[in-house]
Amino acid sequence: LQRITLYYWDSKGFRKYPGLDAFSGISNLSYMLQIRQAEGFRTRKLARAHQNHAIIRLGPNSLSFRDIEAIKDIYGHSTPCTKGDMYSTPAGAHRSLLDSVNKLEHSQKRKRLAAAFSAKHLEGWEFKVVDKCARMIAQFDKFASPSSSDATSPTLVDFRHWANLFTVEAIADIGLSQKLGLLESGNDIVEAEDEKGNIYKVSFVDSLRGVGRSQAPIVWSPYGYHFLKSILSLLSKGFSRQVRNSTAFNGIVRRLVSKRLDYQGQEPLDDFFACLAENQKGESIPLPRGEIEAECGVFMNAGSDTTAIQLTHVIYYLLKNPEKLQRLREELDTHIPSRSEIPPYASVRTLPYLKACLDESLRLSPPVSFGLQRKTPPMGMSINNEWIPGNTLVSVPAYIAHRDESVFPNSEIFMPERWLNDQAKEVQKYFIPFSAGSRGCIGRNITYLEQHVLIAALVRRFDFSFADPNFEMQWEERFNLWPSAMPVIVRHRTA
Ligand code: HEM
Repeated sequence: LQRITLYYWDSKGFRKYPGLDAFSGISNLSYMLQIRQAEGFRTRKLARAHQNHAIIRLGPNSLSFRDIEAIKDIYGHSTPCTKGDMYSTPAGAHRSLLDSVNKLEHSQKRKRLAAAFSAKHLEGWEFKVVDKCARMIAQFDKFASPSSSDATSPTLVDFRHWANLFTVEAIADIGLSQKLGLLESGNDIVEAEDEKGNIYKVSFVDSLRGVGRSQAPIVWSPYGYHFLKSILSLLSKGFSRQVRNSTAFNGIVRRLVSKRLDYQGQEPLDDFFACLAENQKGESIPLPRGEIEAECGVFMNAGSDTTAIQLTHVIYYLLKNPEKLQRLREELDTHIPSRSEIPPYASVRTLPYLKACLDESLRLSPPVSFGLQRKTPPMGMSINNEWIPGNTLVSVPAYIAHRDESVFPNSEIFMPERWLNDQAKEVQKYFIPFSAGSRGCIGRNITYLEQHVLIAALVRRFDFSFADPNFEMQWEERFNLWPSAMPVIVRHRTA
């Protein structure tokens, strides 16, 4: 009754905005339930609703914006907005770079970590990425052998699975100098450690997905979050399994940090962990163990899942568009002398069509598609010429911004060429797969390194085809947009 009264009281004047559904103005619950009602892809449903309305009410205090001019106001470098409640609600006692909401705390963390993500480190870490490419290619060579690929029942390779193994291995090495052996074993079983120091084994991907599956449905209710988590764990076996998986993810990170702290080798290790523990003068930075685990947790999560999604999408869109694949091959054949080579990053980072294919895939299916929540300052602010009162949750989903026909014509079509024309520079400010401003992705140099080198090496060497010629991607959206498994047949290129 109180909520209905507040709805009609309408102190912020939000009743004029249409809701995503009939109950959006009354309760956050209705947006939470959309996760079931929107065929697993809530932002796609929101995109349909935005076709007729520029601003949509997601909850009593939450607005989604369609117009791309709102990006600068909400996410730009000089925005007065802070991150919204969905970041602080599930966070533990120690904040990571990603979930720190306080601007001062964030800028101090970001300054400290910026060195780790600098170009200097990137060059030093390239060999770690090349090593993972070589090991993945060695496995794909086996799948492509005549006995595996030309038989009447060829070996089916789930590309998404291998993309996950690749990025987890790469980030564990870049982050904590750990070799997990996943690309050799072909599975994602890793060690985890509980709070008492007991070691057990779990699936990395299931654990990571447990974080998204247990948090994303309920995080929109800042006050009810912990209550809902407890009650759903009691009522739903599926939900309580996801909570256990998410606990296992913390266990994986704890184990990786323990092993890294135990390292007694002669050589100092060059990884993200070392940058976290020492400043540029080599003096050690005393951080609480909880904070180290929080930072490494984000690194292992944001640093692996998003890139695996993107690698899968790139191969998907290339296979769906054979003429684009052909054009990419021609570029790669000209610049990479041998099919067996893993190209140095310096030789592929400037290839325009390769970069255009990567960016076009990020545009069409951004791995983080939903509207990243920001909160307006207490005194309110103007967003795209609309006055929005203080402490309102606001967002522009990348999935929707990237479908703005005025800057991305024929937006549903995979068209890498759009990134090669004269307007490409101008539309960059509306291209937000990594978000924008001071809270934008700090790992974009690392992911572009991985994407360029792996996609160039794979496309140069192999022929992929869908196991089912009519294959269509399905998605499950939580925080990230997870593609379905993608079974392919791998052959060595003959042409
Ligand atoms: C295709 C790959 C990637 C995509 C699409 C992506 C996307 C994003 C987005 C949209 C954000 C903003 C999140 C928010 O505001 O809630 C973000 C932040 C972040 N990303 Fe990435 N990311 C990618 C790869 C990586 C990698 C490889 C790393 C680490 C190695 C990484 C580490 C981070 C961190 C630490 C933040 C928080 C930055 C801050 O708040 O200052 N990301 N990323």
